[in-house]
Amino acid sequence: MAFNFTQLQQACQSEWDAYLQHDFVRQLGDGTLAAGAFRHYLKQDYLFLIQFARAFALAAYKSPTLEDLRQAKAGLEAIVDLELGLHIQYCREWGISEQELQALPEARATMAYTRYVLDTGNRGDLLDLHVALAPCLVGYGQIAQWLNSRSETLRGEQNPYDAWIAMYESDEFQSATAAEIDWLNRELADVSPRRFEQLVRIFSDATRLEIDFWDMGLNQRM
Ligand SMILES: Cc1ncc(C[n+]2csc(CCO)c2C)c(N)n1
Repeated sequence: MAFNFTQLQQACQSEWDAYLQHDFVRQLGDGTLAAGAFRHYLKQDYLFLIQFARAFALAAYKSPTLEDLRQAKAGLEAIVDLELGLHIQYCREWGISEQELQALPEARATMAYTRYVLDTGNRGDLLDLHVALAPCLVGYGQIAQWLNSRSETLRGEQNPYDAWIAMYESDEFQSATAAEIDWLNRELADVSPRRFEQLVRIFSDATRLEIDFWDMGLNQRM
């Protein structure tokens, strides 16, 4: 029996919907999110991205083929050479300096999520690691699509969070999401039902940790 990403998502549908349709996301879409909550999220996301870069380095270490190694290297490079720089610039526009980012303590939700991903990759193989990364890589693409499908979502200058939505709806980001789904579909096609159940657990755990990350932002918790 061949499995695919849609089945993984459907096996965790209630967690997946709670992640995509979280109050943080709704409020970001209709422009009512408190600026303090967004700033808290942006600051912790800087720390998240640094740990995420380490997860791509781990993916390189866990790569069995040259193609996988190239993909992991490209992911690591994208975060370190491009996305972290863009994130620092975006934080500056929200009044958060690079010095402030460098001195930040890590919120528990950031630690829990990122270390869960790293531990899952360490104890498992490249597929376990990709499944732990999938809520992050695939979820944000779907969140942008979901926001655009809602009549409540405000686009343009009236919404202070418009640039955030624009980043994740971009063709570049949407095609990275599609490439990740393709990779997962190729790998999931060969797994046994028992292995699939293990992967469902990882996907569910990582999705619940994404929900906690939104909660952390919304409630400005450390
Ligand atoms: C908590 C949290 N979850 C997911 C993302 C989205 N994201 C982070 S890195 C990356 C891949 C880019 O190479 C993506 C899509 C985020 N920013 N913060």
